[in-house]
Amino acid sequence: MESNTEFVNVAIRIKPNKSNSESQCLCIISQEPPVLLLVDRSQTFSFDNIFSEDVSQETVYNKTVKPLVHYVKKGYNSTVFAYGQTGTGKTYTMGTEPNVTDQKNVGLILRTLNQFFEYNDDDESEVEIHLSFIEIYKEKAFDLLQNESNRLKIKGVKVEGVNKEKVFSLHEAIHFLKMGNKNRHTRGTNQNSQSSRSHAIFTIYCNTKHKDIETSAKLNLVDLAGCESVKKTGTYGSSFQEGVNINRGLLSIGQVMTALSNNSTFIPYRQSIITSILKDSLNKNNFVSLIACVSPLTEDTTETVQTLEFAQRVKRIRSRPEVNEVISQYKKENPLMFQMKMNTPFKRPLFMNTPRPPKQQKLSTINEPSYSSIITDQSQSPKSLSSSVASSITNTVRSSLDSISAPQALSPIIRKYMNAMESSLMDKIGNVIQSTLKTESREQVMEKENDRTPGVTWALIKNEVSKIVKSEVAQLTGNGVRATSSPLGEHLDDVRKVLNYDISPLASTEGITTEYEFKVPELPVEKKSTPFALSPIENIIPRRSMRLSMKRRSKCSINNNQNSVGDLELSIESSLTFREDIKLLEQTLIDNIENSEECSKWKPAVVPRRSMRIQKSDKPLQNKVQGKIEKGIKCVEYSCRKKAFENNTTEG
Ligand SMILES: Nc1ncnc2c1ncn2[C@@H]1O[C@H](COP(=O)(O)OP(=O)(O)OP(=O)(O)O)[C@@H](O)[C@H]1O
Repeated sequence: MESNTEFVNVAIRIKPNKSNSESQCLCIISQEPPVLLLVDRSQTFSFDNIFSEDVSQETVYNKTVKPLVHYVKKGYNSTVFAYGQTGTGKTYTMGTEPNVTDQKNVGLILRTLNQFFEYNDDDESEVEIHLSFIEIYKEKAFDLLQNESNRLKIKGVKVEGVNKEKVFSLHEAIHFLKMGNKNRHTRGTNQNSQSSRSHAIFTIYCNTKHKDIETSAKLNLVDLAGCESVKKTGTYGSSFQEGVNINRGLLSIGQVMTALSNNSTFIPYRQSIITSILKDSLNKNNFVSLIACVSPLTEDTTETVQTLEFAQRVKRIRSRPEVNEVISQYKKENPLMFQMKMNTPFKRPLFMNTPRPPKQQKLSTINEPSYSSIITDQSQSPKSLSSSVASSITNTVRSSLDSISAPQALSPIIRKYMNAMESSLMDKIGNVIQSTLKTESREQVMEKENDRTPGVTWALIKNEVSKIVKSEVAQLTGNGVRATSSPLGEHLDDVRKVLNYDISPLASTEGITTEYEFKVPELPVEKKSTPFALSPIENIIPRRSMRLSMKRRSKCSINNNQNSVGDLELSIESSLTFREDIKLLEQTLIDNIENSEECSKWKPAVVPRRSMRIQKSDKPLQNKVQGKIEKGIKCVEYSCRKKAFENNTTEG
């Protein structure tokens, strides 16, 4: 990490003075360094940034949150707060109001999401994003991503049952942001017709893999409810009670900040729900960015001074962020396993597919199925096999097939052929594993993931797998392919070479457990005039568009040119090692997408998630198909609207 990085960044944002009142309590007297003068007290304040009334949302974003995204991807937890008097622009700044209509006014959250999904050619890291959106209202926590019974339980300083949505595209992320925004508590007060009566915490969980380093970090974007004077806001009854709770939460945040800036040994996190929830983010191991929103009006001087003083306290915190690196912990916990993985001739498991902790544990604490236990199963008493071990065989085979396709000299046509082979092979292996696991129902396996399945032995599965592989190979290299009768004929020698390449380990590989899922989520459909006519909030981001999200080093997207109907092009933006893979993947995608009949048969896999099986059904797709194309060389996740490709095939 750069030594000059500011770990705590404090910015002041001055709300535009719409009342045209001449008398202002604030004046910026210098921007280099940024100094603010509180006029009637002749008192000056200095911060990292001071945004005058005319500063755009984009500038605020570039100077506050944008640098943090980089660190979050590197594994540093970060938190951005919007704090200030009610009606001074916190919700506007964060973008937690439901009806944003133009690009200029888009708030920080959406800009941040856009950056997470933005493709960067130089960045080879693989990123997995989950989102949660919590509201704290009257000292109770609610999950804004659940429409019903969304009250969350708090145990100590932990919130339980928070919905964490995995998102593959900006489009999906926007859907959840809008959903959460709609569910927030708002009410009109004298000072703000749409006053947020709650604190809202939008969290982006980011798991990143870059080379051997795996990190897991989160970025909290917090829109605090406004500090308010009951007299000014004119609240009473239940609204008054809201105000009391809001102020209580804010007071406790202030106390935590004071304790941190004073280097106290005791930090009073438990005083309110908001500080309890943010405990793991409000500490010195994180990046903190505060955007304190203030009103320039003389009548608001008291609140403005309070906000500036709060900002000063935060500025005094000397933090030293720490990276949440997984690999070091992983090595420590599993030295033997790590050694094995380094020595294995196969590729490491795909990070994107590694099992995630069920309850958002840090990656470092994942209880991954231990490789050593697999070895023990195999060498000492091959009497039983867990379902996850069974699926690991599938994955190992996949890894092996990956390594088969490693020679760069492979022509695209052979690659395609390899893909087809792998596809059928994986199907068969999937069936073998399923049938060997049949002693337990799928539900039971799902419920008891770690249970052993009696009667299924490593040797049994290995044997079955090797039989399939051998017969496939024989078919491919034998009579099945003729030089004259097949387009592959002229490449037959190459095919043979490739198939002989390193195929022997298939039958004796050690397990590498990864997770495969294939799902067709049924997102609520909004009626639209054209397949891509998105609502304003979605249009304002210059979309690379419906991103087919990235796995490993590849990324696909459907670029939709809004100006010409039906001009839907598929492209793959990729930093794949082998350029020809891109074409192949593109073709594979087009094949899958154009073949809508085929697509319509896919439905969510109902088998244990780790057992890699795509189930077919006659039910048509609702509106969206999402899944993975796992055909050998690379694995690409994609998600696209069925309507889009239907349109494409009919018009194009
Ligand atoms: N910098 C700005 N530029 C343009 N409009 C702004 C700006 N800041 C605030 N506003 C407008 O002022 C009004 C009040 O802002 P907002 O609702 O964001 O305040 P708030 O601090 O979140 O209030 P509360 O704490 O009551 O929820 C909104 O209509 C918003 O669009």
